[in-house]
Amino acid sequence: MPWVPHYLRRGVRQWFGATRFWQENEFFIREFRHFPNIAIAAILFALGSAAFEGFGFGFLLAFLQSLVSPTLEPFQTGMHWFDVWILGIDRDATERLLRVSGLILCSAWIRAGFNYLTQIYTELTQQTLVDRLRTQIFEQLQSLSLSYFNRVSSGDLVNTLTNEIGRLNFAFTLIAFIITKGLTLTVYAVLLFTISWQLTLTSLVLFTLVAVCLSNVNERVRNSSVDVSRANAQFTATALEFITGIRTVQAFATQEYERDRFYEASSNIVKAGMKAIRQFAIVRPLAEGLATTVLISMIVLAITIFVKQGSLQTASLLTFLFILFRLVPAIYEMNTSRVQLLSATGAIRNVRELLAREDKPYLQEGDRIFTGLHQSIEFFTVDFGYDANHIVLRDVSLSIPKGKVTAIVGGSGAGKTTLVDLIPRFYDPSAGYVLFDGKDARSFTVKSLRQKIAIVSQDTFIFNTTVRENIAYGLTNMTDEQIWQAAVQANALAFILEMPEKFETILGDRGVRLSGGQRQRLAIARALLRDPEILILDEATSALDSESERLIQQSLEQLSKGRTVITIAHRLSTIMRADQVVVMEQGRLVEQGRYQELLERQGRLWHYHQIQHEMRSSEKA
Ligand SMILES: Nc1ncnc2c1ncn2[C@@H]1O[C@H](COP(=O)(O)OP(=O)(O)OP(=O)(O)O)[C@@H](O)[C@H]1O
Repeated sequence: MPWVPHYLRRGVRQWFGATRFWQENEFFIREFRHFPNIAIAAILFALGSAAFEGFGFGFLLAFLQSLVSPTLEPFQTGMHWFDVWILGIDRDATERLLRVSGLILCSAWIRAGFNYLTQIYTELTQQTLVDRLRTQIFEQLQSLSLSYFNRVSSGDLVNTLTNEIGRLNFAFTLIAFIITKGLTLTVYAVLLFTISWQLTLTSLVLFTLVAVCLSNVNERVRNSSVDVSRANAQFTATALEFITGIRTVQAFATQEYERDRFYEASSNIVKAGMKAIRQFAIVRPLAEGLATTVLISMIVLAITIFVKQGSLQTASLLTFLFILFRLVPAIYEMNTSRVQLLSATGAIRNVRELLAREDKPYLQEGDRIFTGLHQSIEFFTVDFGYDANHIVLRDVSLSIPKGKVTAIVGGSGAGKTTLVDLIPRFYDPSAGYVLFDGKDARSFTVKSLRQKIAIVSQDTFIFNTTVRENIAYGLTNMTDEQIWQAAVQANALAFILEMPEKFETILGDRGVRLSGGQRQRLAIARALLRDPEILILDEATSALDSESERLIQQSLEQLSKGRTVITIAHRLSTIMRADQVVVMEQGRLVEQGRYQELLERQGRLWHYHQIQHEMRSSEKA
């Protein structure tokens, strides 16, 4: 249609493009099927409220008629019993006026009751929906592979779970408002049609034009909302990094640098927010101005044509205008809500993207239950890369026998941690297999496999709860005696008893109140209590004092007894008694054998041995 101006065509497209909303939000609208009763109750109460609003206006028409033209035939509903018994059409004008006043009052109170119930049930629907979305995000995060967490920022995730869910909550309030207002508007429309279909059609055409004009402005609001979401996510990420990395910030005296980053992130929110509000603020005055213009045009039209012709009674015109006066603010309130809803688009998109399944890495679940290791864990021609272009493990074949200690040695970045991370299936190989007694690790359920494995490393996570709960983490049926025994064997009892509340002492965020050695001994106690069959030890890289090292070594020996142990060793002194030593370089396995054998071969292990020997000699000197 080339004769239609460009802006008008765009407006029409955008107005009807509102249906895109239903496609974009299908993911959470479908959630309602899980609690249909609450949602249906909310809609029924809203319908009740709208219906009584309608009755109110009907009675108003009757009231005005009795007031303005008492001699004319009184207003009738067509239901004989109602017209006679309730409206009292056979009574005089004053009595009819009083009866109708009473009916208007009753309608108003019943409507108020329905409004109250609508609010309660809408809030209930909203809270249930948001609760479901939060738990779905949690389930989604639980089922994702670690590689997903490597590539997204934790700030973004926290932001989606808190801010964006909050904005989505607000979006739902708006949807509920639009639905309830929509119902009221439908009742208004029916009443208006009954009074004068000509005037109603004219208003409809004029209001559609207003809506089309407003759609252009609405689109800009939608775009600026995405910027607000982005600025919020950036800010949360910056704040989170500053808090979690506070030790590094202080150690490097980078407070100025962090301050600049923080201030910038904060002022970006202000800028994005101001841009959005500038777009948003224009909507309401514009809508009001346009709507008032339409309204005045309607009054002039009605008086000059219909009333003069006598096709409309004064009481009907007054009621028509009264409803129109109620209708106009309701329309721009609805439009404001629609625009506010557009401003939540960014948040809704973020939640939808986080819940989408197509673009995310999941761990493939097997259906076998891993009941225990009988012979060995085998790496068979394993390749692995965190991304397709960067191979970290190349053609690794290795046998880890049951009940023996296998030590992995190699330079920094050689791939030791990556190799052991394939055992509990933190990642799966890009090529080749990890086999448990000849069966592919992927054929077991992840839970049954991980229940048989424990990992002890220096960066074991300490939760902000008591010592007792940290040791028994995830195990609910442990007795005090068992926890005490684990602490004894891990050489942790002495320092726990020195704490103010002993086993009940709260350890602070990430265990900041513990030394590196203490943290590791708690990790050992935690592993002891789980009684794992397969034990993965990632030895501390930072130097511990010799007393602490001796205690840890002792407790590790306790822990290793009778288990299949894979240990990443940085100090060669700790692995002399290992059953086999594996040396890795640049993702390849370059040497394998007993410690003494490898030394005698004078290969890579001998080389590392020499370096550590020289370092110790120079330290002593
Ligand atoms: N989460 C990750 N995402 C991407 N690349 C990673 C990740 N973790 C490790 N890498 C890369 O993989 C390679 C091997 O790392 P890995 O941590 O396995 O080595 P390592 O032998 O354990 O080193 P170190 O003794 O220093 O801990 C390195 O090049 C490292 O940059």
